[in-house]
Amino acid sequence: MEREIKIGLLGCGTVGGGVWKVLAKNRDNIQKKVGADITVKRVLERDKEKAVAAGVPAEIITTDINDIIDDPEIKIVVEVIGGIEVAGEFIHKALKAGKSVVTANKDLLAVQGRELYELAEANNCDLLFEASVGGGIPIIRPLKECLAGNKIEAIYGIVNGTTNYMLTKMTNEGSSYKEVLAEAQAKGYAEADPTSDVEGLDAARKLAILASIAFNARVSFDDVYVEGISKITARDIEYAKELNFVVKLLAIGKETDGKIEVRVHPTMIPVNHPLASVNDVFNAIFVKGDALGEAMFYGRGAGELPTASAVVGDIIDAARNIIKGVPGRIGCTCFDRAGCSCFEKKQIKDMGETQAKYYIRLKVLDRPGVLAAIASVFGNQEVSVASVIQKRNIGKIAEIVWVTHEVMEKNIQDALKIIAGLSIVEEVSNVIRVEGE
Ligand SMILES: NC(=O)C1=CN([C@@H]2O[C@H](COP(=O)(O)OP(=O)(O)OC[C@H]3O[C@@H](n4cnc5c(N)ncnc54)[C@H](OP(=O)(O)O)[C@@H]3O)[C@@H](O)[C@H]2O)C=CC1
Ligand SMILES: N[C@@H](CC=O)C(=O)O
Ligand code: NA
Repeated sequence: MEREIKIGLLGCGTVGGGVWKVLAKNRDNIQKKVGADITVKRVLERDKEKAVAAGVPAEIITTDINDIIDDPEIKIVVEVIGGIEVAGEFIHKALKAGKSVVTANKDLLAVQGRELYELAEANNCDLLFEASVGGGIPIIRPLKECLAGNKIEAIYGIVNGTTNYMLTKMTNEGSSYKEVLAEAQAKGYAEADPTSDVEGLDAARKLAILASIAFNARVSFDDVYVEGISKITARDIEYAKELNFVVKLLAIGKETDGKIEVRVHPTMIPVNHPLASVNDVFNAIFVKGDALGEAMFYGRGAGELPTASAVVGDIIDAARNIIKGVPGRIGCTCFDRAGCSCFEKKQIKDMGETQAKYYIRLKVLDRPGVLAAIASVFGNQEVSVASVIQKRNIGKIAEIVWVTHEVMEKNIQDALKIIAGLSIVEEVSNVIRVEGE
C-alpha cells in the first residue's frame, strides 16, 4: 500500500490509549477499507510511562505540541487530552495549520463549538466529534447525515454513563451513592472531577452539542437547565418502583413553535419505555423525527475501547475526505454570511414555560384536613393531581407522594412555594419530573 495518512495523537489516557490499541489491532482491516495505511506519527503525552504502557514506542512520544503542528506530514490531529483552555489552543493551532481534527471533547465543544466549526470551515478542514456524545454510539453522524431529511421534534438521551451506572446499581442492588460513584470512577467512566457527571453538567454539555445539530441551531452549555442525581434517595427509587417507573438522568431537547427547550434532570419514566431498560454504563438517545418517527441509538457511552471506536471512525472519515480531496465535506457554519443561513438563531424556552408531569414527595403532619389543604393549593395553581400515595408514618409525620398530570413548570413551582410555607408541611422532600407516558 503506497498511501499513508499520518496522525498526531494528543493524550494517551483512557481514550487515547484505546485509540492507539484499536488502530494497531485493526490496522490491516482499516487499511483495506480506507485504501491507505493510517499511522500514528507522534503522541503528545506528559506521562510517558502511561503511553509506553499502552504500547506506544518511546521515540514517538513528545511533550511539545509543535512537533505535531509543525510537521507537514501529519494530516489529522486527534485531541483526547480533555479540558478546555489547552485543548482549545491545540485545536485552534491544528486547524489553522490546515489539519483535520478529531476530538472527544464535549466540554470544549459545548462552549466553543461555534467558533471551532467556523475555524474548521475557514480552513477547509474536518472537525469531527462522534465520541463527544454517547461515547461509541453513532449519533452525531446519523443526525448530521442519515436523518438530515427529517425535522427533529425531540431527543431524550441517557448520555452520561457514570450516572446511569450509579442509578442502575442503586435501583437493582440497593447500593449506596458513594460506593457506586467509586466503582464508576474505578472503571474509567467518570470525568476527572466526577461532579460534572453527578451534577448533570457532562450530560448538559452533550445535550448542547446534540441540540445544536438536531434542531439546526446553536445551543450552548449555558442555555441548558441542569439538575443532577445527588438528591435522588433510596425512598424515591422505592416509590418509582411502586409507581411502575424507573429513575434516569435524562437530557431532553424539544422544538415546539420554533422555540427550543433543553433540560437535564432526573426523570421518572415508565418501566416499559425503551429508555427504561438502558442500564449500567450504557447510553441511549431516543430521537423523534417527522419522517422517521421514533428511533433509539443504544450502546456503550464511555470507556476505553467503545469511545476509541467512535474516535477511530472519525479518523477514518477524515482520512477518506483527505484522500478524495474533500475535507470539511459536511461542515455547516456560515450563518450570517451573505446569501447563506444553514442554521438558525432559535429562542430557548424559559424553564417555567416547559411542561411535564411531576412526582412530589412531602413530609406533612399526620392530621385530618392536610391532604385537602395541599390539594386545594394545587387546584388554585392549576395543577391537576393524577394520584396520591400515603404509606409511611414517622411518629406524627406522614410521607405523601403526589403525581400530577402534565402541567407548566411555573405553576408547579408557585404551588410548591405556597405548600412549603404551610404550617402542616414539614418539608418538600423531593420533586422529580415524569416523562414518556
Ligand atoms: N473516558 C471516557 O469514557 C470518555 C472520555 N471522553 C472525553 O475524552 C477526552 C479524554 O478523556 P480520558 O481519556 O478519559 O482522559 P484521561 O485523563 O484518561 O487522558 C488524558 C491524557 O492526556 C494527558 N494530558 C492532558 N493534558 C496534557 C498536555 N497538555 N500535554 C500532554 N498530555 C496531556 C493526561 O495526562 P495526565 O494524566 O498527566 O494529566 C492524560 O494521560 C476528554 O475530553 C473526555 O471528556 C469522551 C467520551 C468518553
Ligand atoms: N464521564 C462520561 C464519560 C463519557 O463521556 C460518562 O460517564 O458518560
Ligand atoms: Na457517539
